[in-house]
Parts: sequence; structure tokens; C-alpha cells
Amino acid sequence: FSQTLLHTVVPPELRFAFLKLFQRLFNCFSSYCYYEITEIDGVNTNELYNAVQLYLSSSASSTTAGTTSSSNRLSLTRGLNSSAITFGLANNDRLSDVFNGVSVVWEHNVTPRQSQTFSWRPLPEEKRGFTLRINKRDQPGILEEYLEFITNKAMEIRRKNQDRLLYTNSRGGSLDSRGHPWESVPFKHPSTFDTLAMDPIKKREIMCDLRDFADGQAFYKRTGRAWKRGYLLYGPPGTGKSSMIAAMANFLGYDIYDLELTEVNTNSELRKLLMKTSSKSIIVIEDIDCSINLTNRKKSNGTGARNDSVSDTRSGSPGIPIPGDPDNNNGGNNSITLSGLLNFTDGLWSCCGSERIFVFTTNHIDKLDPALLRSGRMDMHIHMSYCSFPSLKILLKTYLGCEPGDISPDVSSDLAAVIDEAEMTPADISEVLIKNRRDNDKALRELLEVLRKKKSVNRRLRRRRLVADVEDEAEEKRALDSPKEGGGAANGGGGDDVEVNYKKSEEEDNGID
Ligand SMILES: Nc1ncnc2c1ncn2[C@@H]1O[C@H](COP(=O)(O)OP(=O)(O)OP(=O)(O)O)[C@@H](O)[C@H]1O
Repeated sequence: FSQTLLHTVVPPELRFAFLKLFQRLFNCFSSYCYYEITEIDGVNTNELYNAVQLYLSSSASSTTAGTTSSSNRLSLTRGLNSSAITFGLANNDRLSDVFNGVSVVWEHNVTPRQSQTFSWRPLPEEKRGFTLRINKRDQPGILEEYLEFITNKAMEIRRKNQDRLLYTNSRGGSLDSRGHPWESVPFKHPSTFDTLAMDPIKKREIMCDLRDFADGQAFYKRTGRAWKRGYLLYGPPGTGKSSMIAAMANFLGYDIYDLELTEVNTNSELRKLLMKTSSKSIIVIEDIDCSINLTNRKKSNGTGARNDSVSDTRSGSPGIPIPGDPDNNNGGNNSITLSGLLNFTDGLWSCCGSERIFVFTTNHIDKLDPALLRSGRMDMHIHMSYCSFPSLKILLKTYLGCEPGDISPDVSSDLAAVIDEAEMTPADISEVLIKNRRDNDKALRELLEVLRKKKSVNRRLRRRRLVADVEDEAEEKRALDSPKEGGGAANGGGGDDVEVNYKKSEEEDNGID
């Protein structure tokens, strides 16, 4: 009745003026400051609203020290590409939080939207926002720091909740519907450092290096270095280079950008791809020696300046020239250049964004240009080697559930005696273990047998190579000494030595077999 009377008697202008006056008086006497963080800022989404929502979701779901929720009603959501459920503050509910010893209160306000303001996209029917209440005496010092803390925390939660993404560059550099040159799929590779079979000391070293990198923002800023790191993984096929990349991504919670170099035509395309990668990501170029021919470096004619030209091995033909491209300095050959690739990892462009890891893999490190290997570009060279005994123990644990104590000392020492000379990759060994995973004894027996066979094959090959090398050497020497007399006798002596060694090693081999 009073409201109707008020609406009839008092004109709206007067009501509005009265409300404003009341608010001013309230603000004067209130000991609190209020901050509104609305979901939509004009027509754009307010990033801060999303950050606060995520931050409060972590506070609401856990009873962390200093955080108290005045309600027991929480909203639950699961985002796109996310396997985690997030808690949220229900509509018009409150939550108090403590930051640096200062108490604040958050309130979630949801009201129906009065009228649809004009916008190029439909706005939600409800107007949502958070109100932050801070005591006036605390407000000057805390606000900025608190909001930055919330933003960082929200990013961390988002990364933790969201599944990793695996990106690949679109074919021929084409853009997707959103103008993005990368296509993505959820990244669900289960490899972790626990399942990765490699020397535990080396593994720990890599994990520490990665952790230092991820926590090193202040260090990189202080030392004036771009916040990035390069790893070169090299070794025979099947030694776990791809598994290592997946383990790195899972360890740090980073996305992976798998760069298919053969789909990139120019250096500028390469730069554009780099610019479209996000921070906290691993940019991978697998089998770099196969993607482009990095040994084909030439000196440019006349000037003596380095051209660093590399040829495209897709068809053995040069790339398609793009008129006006400043990178067409390749004597008309418009394929990407080594210098372009080096700039990608090390130049000014490599710093557009931060916290990025570059990983190159190769089966043949000797084929790579030294310029690509110098420190600063590839900070850590990681040799993924054949399976050693410590690595084998990890495989036995993951595939058969065998702890070192579960294997008899005899079998264990037999495995240790043959594993190094057998030169088998973890991929080969895991095949034997997978095949026999229902019967541990059979798996170990078969593994030992395979390792022994491989060891004796390797010995025979080594011997043949040794004999062939010595024969070649002797042949060369004979050719050099041919005018002189008696040269053959000396060579013959060398040949006898080899024969003796050969026989000796064959006897040893038979004993083992
Ligand atoms: N070090 C390892 N630890 C655990 N599993 C491994 C390891 N190496 C290889 N494997 C197993 O072998 C398979 C092939 O390994 P992966 O693809 O990682 O090797 P790679 O070195 O990248 O090979 P390529 O050079 O051919 O790409 C994987 O599925 C993985 O399960």
C-alpha cells in the first residue's frame, strides 16, 4: 500500500533523487567499500567476472583456511573440454574470504534483465555480477593485489580443470572458421614421468629443470631472458621421445602445438603460427631432420653472407613463391629457411608470448646443423637411449606390476648382464611384456630369451664390422705401400691380431649362449 501510494504521490524524478541522496548518505556512514563486477561489461564478456567465479568456486568447494561460506548451496558446472566439475556460488549467496589477513565478502547477484539493450549478440536474460565488500580502511592496499591474485589463481584452476589440447597447424597454412591457423583436439596421452622408462637420475634432472622453468618467471625477468626453453630429444626410434613430450605436457599441464613443418611454406607463415600459440605450451617439431633438409646450407654468391637456405623435402621441389613476401630472399626459392627456423626459436619473434617450451626430436642428431644445437636455442640435449637395467625395472613395474623384490635374484642378474649389450628399445621390450602380461614368469623368461638372442646378433654384427674396418684399413695401407716391399707382411700381422680377437670373442659368445 505504501509503495503504491509512494509511486502515485512522489514523481519518479524525485524518487530517483531521493534514492541517490540515500545512497550517498549510506556511503558516508558505511565503513565498507563495494565493488561491482558484472558478467557483461557493455556488450563484452568481463574476464574478471569469470576469474572471480572460478576463484570462488575453489574457495566454495574447499574449506581452505580463512575462507568461510555462509551457505551450503553451491552450483555445479562442467565446462566444455573439461573432465573436472567446478563448484560455484549459488544465486544471491555470500561468501567471505581472507586475503593477507584482511576479511572481504563476496555476494553473487542475479537479477532479471529489464530491457534488452541493443547489441550485436543476444545478452543473457539474467544480469549476473559479484559484489565485493571491503572495509574502507583495508581497501587502498589490498584491492589491486587481491584482484591479481584472483586472476592468477583462476588461470591455474582453468588449466587444471581443462583437458590439455593438442594443436596441429592446418594443411597448407589455411585458417579455420575462427581465423585460427591451428586445429585442436583434446590431448589425452597417458604418458607420465612415472611410466617413462629412463635413467631415474636423468629423469629427475629433467623434472627439476621443467619445474624451475615453470616457476622461473621472476628469474627470467631478473636476468633479462625470454621466458622460454628448448629441449632436443634424440635417439633411435622407439626410445620414448614422443612419450617424453606427452609426459612433459602432463607434468606441467601445458598444451602441445605439434608443428608440421612440411605444411609451412614461408618464414612469415612460421612467425604467424608462433604468434597464435598461447603461453604455457610446448611447441614440438618432431623428426626435424626429416621435415626439412638442414644440411643444405649455402653461402650466397659474392657477398659471402650466410644464406642458411634449406630445401623442402616434400617433393624435392622449391616452395611456391608468394609475391611481395619479404622472406623471398631465398634466390627465388620460397621454402622456409634455417634462419627462419632459428628466429622462430630464438629471435625476437620467439618472445611474443611467454612460458613456452620448444621441443625438437630427431633420430639423427649428426644430421642437424650446429647452429640449431647451440645453447640458448636447445638448452638441454636429452639422449633417449636403448633400454638400460634401471629403465627395464620401470617397464617391469608398469607392465607386469613387478617390484624389484618380486623378481628372483638369478633372473634379475641375468637380465642385468644382457640388457646393455642387447641394445633393445623400450618399445621393443614393452611389446614382449604386453604380449605376456598375464603370466609374469613367462614374460620374464621370454624377455631373457629375446635379450640373449639380440645380444648375440649384436656381437656378431660388431665383429663383422670390426673385421670389415680392419680389412678396409689394410687395403688402404696396401695401396699406399704397394711400391715398397714388405708392406704386406706388416699388414698380415694386423690381420692375425684381428683373427685372434675374433676367435676369442666367439668362444666367449658361445659360453654365454
Ligand atoms: N622410454 C619409454 N618408456 C616407456 N614407454 C616407452 C618408452 N619408449 C617407448 N615406449 C613405448 O613405445 C611406444 C613408442 O614410443 P615413442 O613413440 O615415444 O618413441 P619415439 O622415440 O618417439 O619413436 P619415433 O622416433 O619412431 O617417433 C610408446 O607407445 C611407448 O609406450
